[in-house]
Amino acid sequence: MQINKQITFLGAGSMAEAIIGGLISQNIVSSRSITVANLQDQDRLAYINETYQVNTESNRLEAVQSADIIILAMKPKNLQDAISYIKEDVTENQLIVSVIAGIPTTLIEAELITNNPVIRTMPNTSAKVGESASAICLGKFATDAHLLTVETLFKAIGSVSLVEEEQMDAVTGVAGSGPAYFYYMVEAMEKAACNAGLSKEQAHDLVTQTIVGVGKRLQNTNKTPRALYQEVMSPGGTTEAGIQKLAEHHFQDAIQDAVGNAVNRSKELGQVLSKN
Ligand SMILES: NC(=O)C1=CN([C@@H]2O[C@H](COP(=O)(O)OP(=O)(O)OC[C@H]3O[C@@H](n4cnc5c(N)ncnc54)[C@H](O)[C@@H]3O)[C@@H](O)[C@H]2O)C=CC1
Ligand SMILES: O=C(O)[C@@H]1CCC=N1
Repeated sequence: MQINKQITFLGAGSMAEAIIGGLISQNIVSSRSITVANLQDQDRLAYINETYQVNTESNRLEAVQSADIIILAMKPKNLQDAISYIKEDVTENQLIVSVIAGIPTTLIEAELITNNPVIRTMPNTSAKVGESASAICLGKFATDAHLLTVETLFKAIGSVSLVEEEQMDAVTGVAGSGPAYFYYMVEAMEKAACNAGLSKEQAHDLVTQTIVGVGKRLQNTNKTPRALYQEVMSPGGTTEAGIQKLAEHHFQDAIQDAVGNAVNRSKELGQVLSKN
């Protein structure tokens, strides 16, 4: 299903690019219906225009006026300036979609002059290959029709879970930041593979296919993660030797701490801006 709406991205960074890449490759919107504006980096806009054939606009007000849907894709610290610059030109029928970590819908609603429908989302950069694990929640003026539109857009770039707004910080720490934890681990696996005698290319191919296989297996079984790693482990074998080291380094505690810290940071981001 194609979405026949004009979509403006305010912000042309990694997340905007990942979503644009996903939407275009899945053919859910035509490149002509997407406009991208940022704060000042013209080279970045030129790159986005060349790579995805979408419209780019150096005038943020023009970009906003032509939009049915405005996607806020700047950093949390830039949100208030971004809205204050455009708010006189925003009309009540425009749907505001935020991908910004930590920022509650109430804060966005309060910054606007009009009672716009606001939908808060948390995608991740796997959007670029249609595999984001996204979550969405609704602001107080958003209707089921708005939900349907945003669900359709985000389903084109992966899975979509509808969550309560109170759960968004947890989603952010787990799934928004999540790809980085896995990339971090892949980096370590590749280093270890090279140290053990494989070439960089061999290491990359083997580790990548291993993580793809793990993802697919998790999607296709009811077994718990524990049952799955026990399946790999023979008594006295290589996996047991490896897992023993992970346990010695408190690997699971480290992961739980990492996610907890990210969740707390998401909460803080919202609180800092709410106090301004
Ligand atoms: N990178 C990621 O993996 C994810 C990021 N997010 C959220 O997406 C948002 C953007 O993150 P990134 O793309 O990583 O950041 P980025 O730094 O790569 O891009 C930010 C963009 O916002 C633009 N910008 C700044 N102020 C602006 C303004 N007033 N008006 C219009 N554009 C403005 C900048 O010019 C830049 O193009 C953040 O709020 C982040 O929390 C959400 C999920 C995942
Ligand atoms: O690091 C960040 O703040 C953003 C939000 C989720 C992923 N990246």
